[in-house]
Amino acid sequence: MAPHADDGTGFTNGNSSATSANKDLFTVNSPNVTYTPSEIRSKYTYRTTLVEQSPDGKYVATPKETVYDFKVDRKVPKTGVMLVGWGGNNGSTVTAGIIANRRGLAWETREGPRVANYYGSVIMGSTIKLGTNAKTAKDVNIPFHDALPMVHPNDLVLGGWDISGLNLADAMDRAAVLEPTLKAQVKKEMASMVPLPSIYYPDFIAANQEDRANNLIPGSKASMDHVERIRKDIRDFKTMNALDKVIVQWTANTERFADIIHGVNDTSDNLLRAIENGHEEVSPSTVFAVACILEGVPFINGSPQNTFVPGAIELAEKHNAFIGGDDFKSGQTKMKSALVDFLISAGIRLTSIASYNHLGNNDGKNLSSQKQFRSKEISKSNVVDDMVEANTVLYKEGEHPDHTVVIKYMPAVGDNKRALDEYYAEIFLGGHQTISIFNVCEDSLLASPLIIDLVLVAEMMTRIQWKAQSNDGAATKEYKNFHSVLSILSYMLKAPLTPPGTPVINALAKQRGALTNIFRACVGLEPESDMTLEHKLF
Ligand SMILES: NC(=O)c1ccc[n+]([C@@H]2O[C@H](COP(=O)([O-])OP(=O)(O)OC[C@H]3O[C@@H](n4cnc5c(N)ncnc54)[C@H](O)[C@@H]3O)[C@@H](O)[C@H]2O)c1
Ligand SMILES: O=P([O-])([O-])O[C@@H]1[C@@H](O)[C@H](O)[C@@H](O)[C@H](O)[C@@H]1O
Repeated sequence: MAPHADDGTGFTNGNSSATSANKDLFTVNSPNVTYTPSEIRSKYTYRTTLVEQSPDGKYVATPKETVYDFKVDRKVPKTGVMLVGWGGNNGSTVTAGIIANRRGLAWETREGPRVANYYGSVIMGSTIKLGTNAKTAKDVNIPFHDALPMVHPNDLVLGGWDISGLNLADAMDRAAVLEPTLKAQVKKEMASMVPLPSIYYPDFIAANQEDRANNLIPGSKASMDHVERIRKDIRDFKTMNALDKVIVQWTANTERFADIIHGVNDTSDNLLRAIENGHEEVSPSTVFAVACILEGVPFINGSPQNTFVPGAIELAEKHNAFIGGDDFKSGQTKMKSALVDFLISAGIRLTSIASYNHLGNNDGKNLSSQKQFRSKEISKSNVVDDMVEANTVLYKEGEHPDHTVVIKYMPAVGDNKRALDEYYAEIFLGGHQTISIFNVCEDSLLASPLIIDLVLVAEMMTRIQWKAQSNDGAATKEYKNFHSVLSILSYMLKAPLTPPGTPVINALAKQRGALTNIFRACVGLEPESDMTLEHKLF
């Protein structure tokens, strides 16, 4: 049992519950897969198709095979999560949710008793197809969490920072997300959780947030003090809780975009210098990202601002550190990324998307300021680009549906956002299809499982390495980490950050397929194929 610190340092209990005992649900019976007590090693042939276009416009498609060796560390580490914005609606809700699950709580509601669950988490609440039953040929599906030896969220140790000094019990009350009968059962434990003081640069979030800012790290912005203090906070949290790993996530307020300025944040050296000099275009979220990169701790941005300026990405690459983002994809946009994929891949010519929502939580209050709204408007608007560009039958180059995003702050509805969408499309012979959706998203209850998924997948990625056999058969010598930018996280994010120069995939099914099939490859299994030839060729 980790020490229960109640000295206001934001540390919390961490129980290694029996549920986290790493008992593999399956093993792969293949000459390409070997298991040792500490590792799973697999040889995986990655099959793609290279396409060349001849002058007459015709294509030539050539199958290509690359043999990879994957290595998975089977030891499930004791893992801590430090949330920036821990005292917010998402931070307090995900904390209460993990405590409730860890303790197996049940509580009364108007609709009857409820029990703790992880619904809405793709890792804890969904399954993947392992294969087909050798005797019955029926699909065998297993919990996604059993695909690889992942951390169990019940075992996560929570901490973090907030510019508001409220303890997590009071923050939970302020958030007004959870039932009183549940809050009453976690209140005591959460009252001992106090966010660490944070950095506050007023220009980056709405002025209406100023009244919360009473829990600040002293010292000047014009130095590395803030970076070094955050790094020390991470080390202290890790030591106090006897952790093997820490993952940091930004679930603090949406910031305005930072201008990308040559000589300021365009390279890693310039960015470090800009922080040293207190340049006004360096945001708190970028300072946190730099601190985590230098501390070798994965940093994930759950908000839409451009935290990862080019200098931050370069710094992560230089330090072989993991980063991921941007902007949790929780409700209205998640629906959009599935619906648009369905419409366009069905050959229906979507011509306009009107996306309106109003919400009454503090996030909505912050977004009522134009500069912060603009960050969100960008992340909510770009989510259709890949699907439109992929269909040159429906859309000429540069053509795309009209797309409007509106967000209004309406305090009365609190965290229960009302999303109203209209999808308008052209169909056969001049017809039209109009789809209107009214979608009440209880935003923090939708986002909290994503915070958990992002932690579990990011942590798992720190335990996976690869090397490739080059075309001439000479294997690359050393195992390497995946690229610093964890685009595998895109299923949970509205504006997926990808390695520089690589494509952004927003189609929800493709994102889930990438996550599933990369995990399958790590244990030497072929990608999930829905061909089911065994049911067609007999
Ligand atoms: N469904 C969702 O809730 C959802 C979906 C996508 C993105 N997001 C994003 O997640 C973030 C959090 O959402 P929320 O509903 O919890 O908002 P919130 O306003 O309730 O919480 C944000 C917290 O961050 C704190 N904060 C602000 N600046 C800080 C700083 N520099 N350091 C530390 N703490 C700071 C605030 O005091 C507040 O407690 C927002 O940016 C939101 O846009 C939320
Ligand atoms: O539901 P979704 O589009 O995924 O995302 C949400 C927006 O609809 C909402 O306006 C905003 O306040 C939340 O932070 C979140 O971004």
